[in-house]
Amino acid sequence: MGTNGGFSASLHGLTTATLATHGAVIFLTVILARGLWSWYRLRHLPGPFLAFVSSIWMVRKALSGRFHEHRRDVPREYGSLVRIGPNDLISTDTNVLRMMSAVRSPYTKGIFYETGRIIPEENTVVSLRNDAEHRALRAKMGTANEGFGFGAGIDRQILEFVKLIDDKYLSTPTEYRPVQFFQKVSFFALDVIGDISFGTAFGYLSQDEDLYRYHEINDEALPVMNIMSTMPWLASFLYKWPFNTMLPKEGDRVGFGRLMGFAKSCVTERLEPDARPRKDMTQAFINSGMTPAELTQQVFVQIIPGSVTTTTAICMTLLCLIMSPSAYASLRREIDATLASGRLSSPVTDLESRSMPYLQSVIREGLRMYPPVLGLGSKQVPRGGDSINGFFVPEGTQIGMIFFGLMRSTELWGPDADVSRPERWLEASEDDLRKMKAAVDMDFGSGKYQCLGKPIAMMELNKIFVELLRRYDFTIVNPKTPIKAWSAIFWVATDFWLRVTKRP
Ligand code: HEM
Repeated sequence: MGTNGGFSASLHGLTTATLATHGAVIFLTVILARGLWSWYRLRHLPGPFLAFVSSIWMVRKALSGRFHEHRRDVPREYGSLVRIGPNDLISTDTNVLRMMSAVRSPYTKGIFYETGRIIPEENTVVSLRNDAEHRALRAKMGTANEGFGFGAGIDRQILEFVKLIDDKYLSTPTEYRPVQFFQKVSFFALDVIGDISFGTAFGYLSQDEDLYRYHEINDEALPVMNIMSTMPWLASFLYKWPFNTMLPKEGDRVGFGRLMGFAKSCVTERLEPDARPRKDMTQAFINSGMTPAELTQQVFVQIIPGSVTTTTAICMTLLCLIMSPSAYASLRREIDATLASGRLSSPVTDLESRSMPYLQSVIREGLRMYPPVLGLGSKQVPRGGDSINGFFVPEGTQIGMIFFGLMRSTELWGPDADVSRPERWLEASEDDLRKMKAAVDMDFGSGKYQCLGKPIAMMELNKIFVELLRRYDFTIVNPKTPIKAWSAIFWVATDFWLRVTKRP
């Protein structure tokens, strides 16, 4: 018995070992075959060697927090269409980027967009890759976003924002009250989204704290999403067990899930039969015929892209201004002159801002220097493949964008592309200005995928700098490192410390 038991145990051991060896060989063969196949499919395209057989090149660069700079640099070395992964290219050619997103283009959103679902069962306008369904949903949202008059909500939150600075963060010769401006601007941007979506701000500005640890959790989640974007096939696992247990849920006490709970209760209240119609985005979505499920998801999905982007645009533009005393002085002069001529309301109207040429140049230059979206936003090559810049690109290939590379292209902007200089917009010929405006507009995407919140974002930008510069002076606290910022689809930033004083 003992001998037999030992024999069967060793036979069992042998079988297990053999199976493990066979398993490992099969696994390695599959990996090798996949590597060879992916190398072969796109072998004719230029790019860094590692990118030809694995995602390692992209993962390493994404982990560095400077993925945007690496993607800016590779086209300088390899040309405007570069291979950066086994099935991934990037393009810095504006014609190609526009062509992929054009209204009638057969290209669709790439695989990574699938992670734009908030709950596994329900698609959002971000996650929908089926173009017909995307178009139908977008039509409801687009009409709603334009029609409900969000200016009042932005004005309310601007007043809350300056009240917070006045109450808590004004320095004087005897009192030093530095403020981490990125955080406060983010509070402002979130409360704007809350206000214009539900008629009620989330309360970040009034409570002046990271309610529900939203920012802390978001800053941890974005780098993970960034890594996922380098291996888009991971998206198909995100909504399956055990990964789905980590997704935010309405019942959560902290993070995005907590804001979802807030949004859900506002939406539910508004769908009650006796609910009083209001003048906000939720109402506009209801009026445009959205189903209750669509309604909740589309309101949720705007919270992150609608706040993190405008926060970056405001802070980075302000940083560029403070670092360039002549630009700062020119903008202040323009604001003061408009005020003196009696053409400046309080808060400034969108129309008044648009008639201030230096302000418009500052806003454009800020969007150029630091595009708020740094993700790949890859689109998928349609059936039959396509011919791009003289290369055949097979169907299913993912082609990403790099707005940062586009906005820092010396070909497009000249040798001082890396310098913030609002004057370039005033000096340009009419023809060049048209091209420059079209290029910076790419920050919002284009065509059938263009940002639905662009009018809201532009109105925030049109108002905020006037309201800040008419009231305050700003000094950088740490001139050597004025801000700590790294890229993870969007910018993640901390330590933008400013000393704010009241203007005489
Ligand atoms: C400066 C601020 C902003 C910038 C630079 C920006 C940029 C972008 C970009 C690049 C896209 C993706 C385009 C693509 O997939 O090709 C996008 C999509 C989107 N954005 Fe924005 N965005 C900003 C502000 C906002 C705001 C304030 C909201 C909402 C209140 C918003 C809502 C959306 C939505 C819903 C989409 C998805 C559109 C679709 O897939 O059809 N964004 N945005």
